[in-house]
Amino acid sequence: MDTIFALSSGAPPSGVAVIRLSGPQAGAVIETLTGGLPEPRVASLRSIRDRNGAIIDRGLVLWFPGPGSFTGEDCAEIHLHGGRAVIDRLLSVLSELEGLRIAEAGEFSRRAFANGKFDLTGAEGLADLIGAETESQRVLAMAQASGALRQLYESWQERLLHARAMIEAEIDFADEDDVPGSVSEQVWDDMERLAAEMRSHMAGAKRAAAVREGFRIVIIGPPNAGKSSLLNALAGSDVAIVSDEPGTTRDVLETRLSLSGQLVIITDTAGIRENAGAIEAEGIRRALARASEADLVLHLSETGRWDFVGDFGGVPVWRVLTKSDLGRTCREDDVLTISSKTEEGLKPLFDSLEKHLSETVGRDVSTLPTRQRHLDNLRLALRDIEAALSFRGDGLELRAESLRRAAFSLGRITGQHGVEDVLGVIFSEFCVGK
Ligand SMILES: Nc1nc2c(c(=O)[nH]1)N(C=O)[C@@H](CNc1ccc(C(=O)N[C@@H](CCC(=O)O)C(=O)O)cc1)CN2
Ligand SMILES: Nc1nc2c(ncn2[C@@H]2O[C@H](COP(=O)(O)OP(=O)(O)OP(=O)(O)O)[C@@H](O)[C@H]2O)c(=O)[nH]1
Ligand SMILES: [Mg+2]
Repeated sequence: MDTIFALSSGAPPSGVAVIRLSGPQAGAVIETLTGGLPEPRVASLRSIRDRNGAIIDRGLVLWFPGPGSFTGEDCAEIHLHGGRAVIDRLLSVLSELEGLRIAEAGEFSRRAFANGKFDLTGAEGLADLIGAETESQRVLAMAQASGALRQLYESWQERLLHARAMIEAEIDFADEDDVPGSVSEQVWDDMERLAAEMRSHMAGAKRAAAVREGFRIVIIGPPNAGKSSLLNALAGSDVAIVSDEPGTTRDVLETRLSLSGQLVIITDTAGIRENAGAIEAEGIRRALARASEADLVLHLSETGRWDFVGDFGGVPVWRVLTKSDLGRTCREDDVLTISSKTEEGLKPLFDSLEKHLSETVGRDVSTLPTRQRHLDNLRLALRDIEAALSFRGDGLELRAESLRRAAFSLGRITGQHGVEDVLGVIFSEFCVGK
């Protein structure tokens, strides 16, 4: 097994740089560079020297003997000054040592997973935590990194295992007095409940996507309605070109912002009108396509007429009357009235957006399926549970087999296909053979 090393802190220069090592040589490397091993898990100030004894830097050294380390292997860290030349010198000294090589992306975490430090969903959570840009992304990632999904899926696996144990008991030991007859009937109620829980968990995928990839708001409306002006007002900077010439915006333009800790992606689009030229028509086509993929459409109008509305496949559409400073009003009560010029109505718009976000994405974003592979396997598992439920009456072996497959699919999400000990569960629940 190679000993791997990498710069674990951010791009230099930085105040301090952390170089991390993992593998069988980690301890020997620290001895070579610093003249000995410090007390485990305690930061110690040392001179770090190259092979000729020349000091590279003075820094903090940490020694984490395996298996009680992040990767489960012997690990060490060297905290140096974060200058480019300091880091480069240490990295080149390390790469010249026997058995050492620079780590591949994610390799520390891969080794930690291989050593059972966390499951696959935990590894995904760590990746999300490092990528998190908003508070809600952090909360979701932190929960997943801490094992929220693992616990959920493992609790479902246990219920499936128990159900199978009950069924196996009925099949194998029905004639013995210790096992009540038709005990498996009790499990189908729980399997119905489990299927319902799985369906509702899977329905959270859209919320997870809104948290991880951003809640998508698309601004549409006729030319000159003030779409780009609103984008700029929401972004707080001149992202889009604004002019009194209709047809100014021809392409889609995105800006990302954080609204109550939630990533929101706002898209400005080309003004929608009939008889547009070829370039504008393509812009309009893109505008409508974006709107149909949105989580929310803001349909702007300066006249109080909202023509050209499509139904964007169930995407909610809010009507917004613009340029309120010009004096036009609208009687309809489900219309928001704004002026990007005087900023009138922008605060209520923000408030409505925040309220909508908390209602649709929600505040509790701790346990959501965050990956397509979660959904794919959940779908397979649910299909098998539904199949087991629908066999009704006959075919106990078949029904048990469907539940086994469902548990297997869940095990693929956490990355442990585990061979379950069905008999062990039976013996722990009944006194068979006593
Ligand atoms: N300097 C430094 N800071 C860091 C990390 C690191 O590796 N180095 N981390 C890196 O991600 C995070 C902390 N995560 C860590 C997770 C587990 C262990 C660890 O040694 N686990 C052992 C023992 C745990 C214990 O003592 O309770 C284990 O799991 O067996 C270390 C760091 C964030 N901050
Ligand atoms: N008085 C007033 N003028 C506004 C307001 N919002 C935008 N305008 C003006 O309306 C004109 C069109 O604004 P844009 O934001 O470029 O409109 P648009 O909908 O993006 O237009 P296209 O990109 O051409 O489709 C510009 O001259 C803006 O200055 C407003 O709230 N009040
Ligand atoms: Mg525009």
